[in-house]
Amino acid sequence: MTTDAFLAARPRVRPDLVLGPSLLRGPTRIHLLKDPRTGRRLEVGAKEHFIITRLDGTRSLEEIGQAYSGAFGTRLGEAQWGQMLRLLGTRGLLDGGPAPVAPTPVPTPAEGPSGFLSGHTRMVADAPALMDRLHRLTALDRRPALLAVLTALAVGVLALVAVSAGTLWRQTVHTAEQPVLLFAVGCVLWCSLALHELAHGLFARTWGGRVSEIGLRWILGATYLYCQVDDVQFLGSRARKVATACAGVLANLLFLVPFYVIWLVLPADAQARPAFGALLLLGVVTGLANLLPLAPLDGYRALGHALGVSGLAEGSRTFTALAARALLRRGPGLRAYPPRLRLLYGGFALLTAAQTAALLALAGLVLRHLLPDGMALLAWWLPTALLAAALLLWGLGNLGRRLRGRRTEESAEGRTEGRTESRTEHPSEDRTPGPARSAAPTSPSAEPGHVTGVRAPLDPARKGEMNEPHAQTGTAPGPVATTEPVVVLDGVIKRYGEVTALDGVSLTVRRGEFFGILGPNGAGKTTLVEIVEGMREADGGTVSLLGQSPWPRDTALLARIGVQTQASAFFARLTAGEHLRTVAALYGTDPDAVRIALERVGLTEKENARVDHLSGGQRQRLAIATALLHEPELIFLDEPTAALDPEARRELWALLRSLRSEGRTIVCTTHHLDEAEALCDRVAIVAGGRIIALDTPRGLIRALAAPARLMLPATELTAEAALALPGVDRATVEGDELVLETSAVNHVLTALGDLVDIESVTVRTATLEDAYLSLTGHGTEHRS
Ligand SMILES: Nc1ncnc2c1ncn2[C@@H]1O[C@H](COP(=O)(O)OP(=O)(O)OP(=O)(O)O)[C@@H](O)[C@H]1O
Repeated sequence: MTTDAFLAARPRVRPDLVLGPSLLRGPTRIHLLKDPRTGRRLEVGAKEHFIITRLDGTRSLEEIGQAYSGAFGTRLGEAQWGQMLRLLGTRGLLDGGPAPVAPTPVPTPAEGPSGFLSGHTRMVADAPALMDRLHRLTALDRRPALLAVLTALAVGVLALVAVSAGTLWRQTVHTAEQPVLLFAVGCVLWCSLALHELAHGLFARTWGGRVSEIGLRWILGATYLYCQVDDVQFLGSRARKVATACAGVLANLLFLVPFYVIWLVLPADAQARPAFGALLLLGVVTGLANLLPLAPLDGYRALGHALGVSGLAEGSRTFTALAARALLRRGPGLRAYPPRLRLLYGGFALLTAAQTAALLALAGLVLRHLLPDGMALLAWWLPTALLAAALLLWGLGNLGRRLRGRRTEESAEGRTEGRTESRTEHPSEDRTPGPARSAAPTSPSAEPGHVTGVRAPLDPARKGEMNEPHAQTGTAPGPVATTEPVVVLDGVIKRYGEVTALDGVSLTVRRGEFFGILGPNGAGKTTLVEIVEGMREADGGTVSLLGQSPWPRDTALLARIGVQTQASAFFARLTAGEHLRTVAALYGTDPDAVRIALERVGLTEKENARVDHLSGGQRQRLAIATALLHEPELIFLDEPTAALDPEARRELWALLRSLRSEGRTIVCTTHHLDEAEALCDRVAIVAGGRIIALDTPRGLIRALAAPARLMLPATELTAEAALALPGVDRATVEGDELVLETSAVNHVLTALGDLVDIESVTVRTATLEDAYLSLTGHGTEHRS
């Protein structure tokens, strides 16, 4: 197809795709998208959103491209269009394309395995059906009057309780002196939690949301019911989302209505009256407390929906940490945050601090009234001490994770040594049994086979919220305009004692890119990649991997990346199929993934061959199949063609190109410059811990501005005669060859055609290797 015909095409995305709202996450704006056929939810950046919303079958690619360049100042070339359409096509999002494949069902996201201390259990076999029935019964969307009456009743209870607050407080104090009675009140209030959760689900269902699970959670002896709602962000207006977040409190207040009536009709001296009074006061207080804008309460969710922000608390934490580092003159500062966002995230941090202080003071006040006078000091300090203990536990938990991470780092160092050896020996020694770096542990929140159209999938998380990864840092324009940043490094520093391995490295890798990292031995490539993979902690700067910080290690994040290492990580005495099935079991991946991975790398016939009987090229393919098993969004390749013969290298290149054309993002370190030139969209050249050049291979070669070299037998022409030709800059005799240097190859070739046998002329233009050698100072001249 010609370029004109291609650009005249008018493809369209499937009309049934549901476009969700645009949300702020950290300093970045994201757009949500849902595929109703698979239930997959996607997250796209502003540029993808711009294109997807215009791919409606009425506009040509040319027209959309023009609008795009007007909006973003970047032209979309045929290659970028091809990539974008392939991405959409392979995810089944284009109209008339192949049917989308539903993701492999995975366990409830964001839930760890259940144990004695913490866990969860499903309590309703078919939660969506139950919610459908409730929805039909209540039909809140068709009965606004019913909603108004319920709201009025709830407000009425609130007002009446406020009016009788003094009496209710005295009755609560009286009840608190009788632990059994207080426990009974607590039990009744606990039951109202079920209504609270069902109300969230019912409101969401009313506006098209889906309740996927109803169950019971427990943590350290405390139990509570939950109702997991998916798709809250797709409920339409912000008002609906806010109403869904507040519905639980509405149910809490309505639950109190009959108890208020009983309390009202009971004689003043009835023995049970104080207990009902306590129930009313505590019910209202706990209900209203839930509306505080403090994570993870309902009020916090409502505020996030009202402001159109995803992960407000997380964004605020990141912002505060960045601000603190900026004060110490460390880190990238707050460049990415315009004043409005500084106000938002800074304001929320202050609000959280103020609320925490106020709640501590209030708790102290209440305890002061409840405890005897001799315990006044304890009353004031107990809440603060409890909070400090909770924070300490949290901190210790984090420390534990860090220490575990460090242990992983140490074992990574061990593997690094093994890897260095395997570069010089044979890359397939069975040194370490186990999948090592390429085997991220199974995570229930991982979504194997759930690679999204253009960006990470969203995990339906607790209580109807979607996964809210950390904020991403800014985007820089690159050659692949249709992609979003998946790896962002900003001023990353890493020292090993006196050695500064990375000295302020900043770069961005975008989705769908084949990104090469080149550099001489000891340049810092391995350190750089391991920091991005979350195997090492940077000493300075920020790192974002798929929108999140890779350190401390996060198993859910690990499941989204694939790492191909040198082949030292194989179960060598197993067959290729057994090895892959073992790794697939570790990931919790569908066993079918093994067949697919073998097919993809062309090793189907070697499924039953022992790993240690495979050739070098086959083992490299197996390493790639291992990295692909769980359908990662981002693949790290470490010298994928090391120690392969030229034919095996070319075969592997074809495989890598096919991975690239599937829209996968690939980060590849290599010492083979021809490989980088043939495969990479962009390459970063690292030397002395710094990025000394970052561009497309062509761009680097162009920047070198090296002349082309034409070589012909010296017997054909003299150097003087050659120099007289138009366009020849230099002519030298090297051995039995005459070498001409020129920037006008075609002119010189035409002129030469009249003088010599043109078949005897060899042309050599500059290569990436020339640019590399020139940049790294290992060669200042254009070599032949
Ligand atoms: N664990 C470590 N302890 C001390 N120094 C280290 C460690 N790992 C790397 N270094 C040093 O940091 C620098 C960068 O090393 P790194 O392995 O990242 O470079 P590289 O570009 O990957 O090298 P190669 O191409 O040889 O693998 C080197 O000077 C190296 O000696």
